[in-house]
Amino acid sequence: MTSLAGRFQFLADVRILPNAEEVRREEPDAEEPCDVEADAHKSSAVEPPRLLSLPVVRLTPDSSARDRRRDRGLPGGSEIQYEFGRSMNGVRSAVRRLSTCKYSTVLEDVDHHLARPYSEVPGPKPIPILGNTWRFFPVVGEYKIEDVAEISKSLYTEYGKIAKMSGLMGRPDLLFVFDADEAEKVFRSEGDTPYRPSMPCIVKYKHQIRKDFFGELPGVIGVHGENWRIFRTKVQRPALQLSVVKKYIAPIQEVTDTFIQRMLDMRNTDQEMPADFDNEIHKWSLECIGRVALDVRLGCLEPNLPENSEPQNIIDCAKFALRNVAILELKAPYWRYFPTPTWYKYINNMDFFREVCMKYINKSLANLKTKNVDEDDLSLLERILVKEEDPKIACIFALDLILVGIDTISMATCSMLYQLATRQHIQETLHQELVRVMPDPNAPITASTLDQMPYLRAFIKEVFRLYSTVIGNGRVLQTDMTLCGYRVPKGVQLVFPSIVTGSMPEYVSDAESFKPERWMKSEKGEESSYIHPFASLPYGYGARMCLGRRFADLEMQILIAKLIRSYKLEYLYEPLEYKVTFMYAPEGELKFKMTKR
Ligand code: HEM
Repeated sequence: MTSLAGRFQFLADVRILPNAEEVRREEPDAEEPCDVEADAHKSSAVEPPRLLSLPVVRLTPDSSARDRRRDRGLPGGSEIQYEFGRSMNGVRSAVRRLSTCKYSTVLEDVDHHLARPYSEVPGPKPIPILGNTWRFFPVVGEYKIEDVAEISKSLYTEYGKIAKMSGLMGRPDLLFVFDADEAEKVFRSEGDTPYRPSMPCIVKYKHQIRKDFFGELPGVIGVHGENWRIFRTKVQRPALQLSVVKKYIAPIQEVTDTFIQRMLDMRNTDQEMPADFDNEIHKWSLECIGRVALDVRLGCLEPNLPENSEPQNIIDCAKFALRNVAILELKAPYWRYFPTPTWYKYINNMDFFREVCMKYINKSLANLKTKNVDEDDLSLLERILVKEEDPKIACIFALDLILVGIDTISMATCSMLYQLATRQHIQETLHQELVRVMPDPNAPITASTLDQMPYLRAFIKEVFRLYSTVIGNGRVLQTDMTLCGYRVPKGVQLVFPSIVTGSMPEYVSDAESFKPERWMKSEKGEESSYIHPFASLPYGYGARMCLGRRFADLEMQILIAKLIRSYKLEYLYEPLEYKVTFMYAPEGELKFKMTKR
């Protein structure tokens, strides 16, 4: 759910840069203050090498640190000098032996001095005036928006683990980093207010066009710094609390039962779904998000909706957003300089969603006044309304959930169903698990039933690994950093394309194979294969991680479990290609054949 920016060695041994926990594990005296390190950090102790001319690092403990280390029988009490020419490993182990704290900071410092300048990062060359934006122009441009996933793959093939796309009209450089270790380094070192460069049109809508409504706390999407942190703190707990999420098992199931009945009704004589079945999945996800964010059934799954009815308008607006936000975000952003028809339509759309949210939030507020408030019984929305004086907080939050919680989940679901329909043996294994856990297909799903479906959870993770719905994540660097051997200045937009790293053999064993089992522990409790924890991050990482992830998993699990328990899904046409229409999903007619088991 991010924009392109929000989605893309010279040191062959970057892997050995450990995080603070690892260092603490290795160094028994890690808690002790360490003068050596403090000193080393000053330029006198770690002499920043003048590149090429003096490739040497000298680490000199001061006398008191040396005495303390000697008293404790630790090595490293004397000066050590390493030549960079020999190996970075040597430098690292020197630092490790001498210092006991902020070890990674010292290394970062050493790496930084050694690193090459940012200007030397490889990447496609910008042309005058149009920069690299022309590459996205129809006809002449070599890249199409739908091909963003392919672009990131080809950047990796052509330039290696780091590639710079500079000269993009109206936006800063994008720095693609295809290195899970470097992703780990960035994510683990981001502070309390990570900056995800997302959705410039939402930013403009919230911060300029409707600033009077959004004010100082405009939500989490397109918001950064303290204002983001304050807002997130207000909503994070209920949104991620398991006990709250579990309350939605029954309501999501009710929506899903209606949807499956609708699927049965729309089958043609060959028992196939209509060509625009993805639109139907979209309606299911709208109905789910209405239940989660606004406590209502929006009515999007009703057959034969009249033109101009509220649910039909909601469906149309969501469809517009799906088709056009990518164009506004990724193509040359003319709308930033003069309003275009698409931009006007976008504003109207957002205003409409805002009104819908406010309408249902006022209803919920009125209901609450007539209710005895027992916190345990409250919904997500009610919890926020009870806690916050200003109902606008609940409205803005609901709007954020709607903005990012429709396309993500519906495109992910299209992808999941397509993978099931085209991998019959996987579907069969899943079916067996479902029969075991749900002997009566009509019995309601509970939290305990879901807990007993490890293969289903693993299947979802495996689809995300190989066909990452959000093709990557992004961060704006908030301090200078060395990445893949280059000095990257703060302010650069980093892109971590998990669509590429998720299938790199150095991060995932047997990377090309589709194997849900890799996510499951064997009977002996062992992991069945290696996967770098930062290679595939479908919901992002850290303080800014997806706020709807528990709901997203719940919705997909319930739909897949209900469907595959009772029906067989097939896809009997030529394979579909995956494309980016903002999200990464199979493009084409999802005419699944659905037969009773
Ligand atoms: C399969 C579906 C989904 C995927 C793959 C997905 C993925 C993501 C990713 C990658 C991020 C960025 C995280 C980061 O910066 O580290 C994100 C953020 C977010 N997601 Fe999701 N998401 C999904 C569904 C949902 C749903 C259903 C909702 C709402 C109910 C939702 C609400 C949010 C919100 C509010 C944020 C912004 C968090 C912040 O910036 O503080 N997502 N999501």
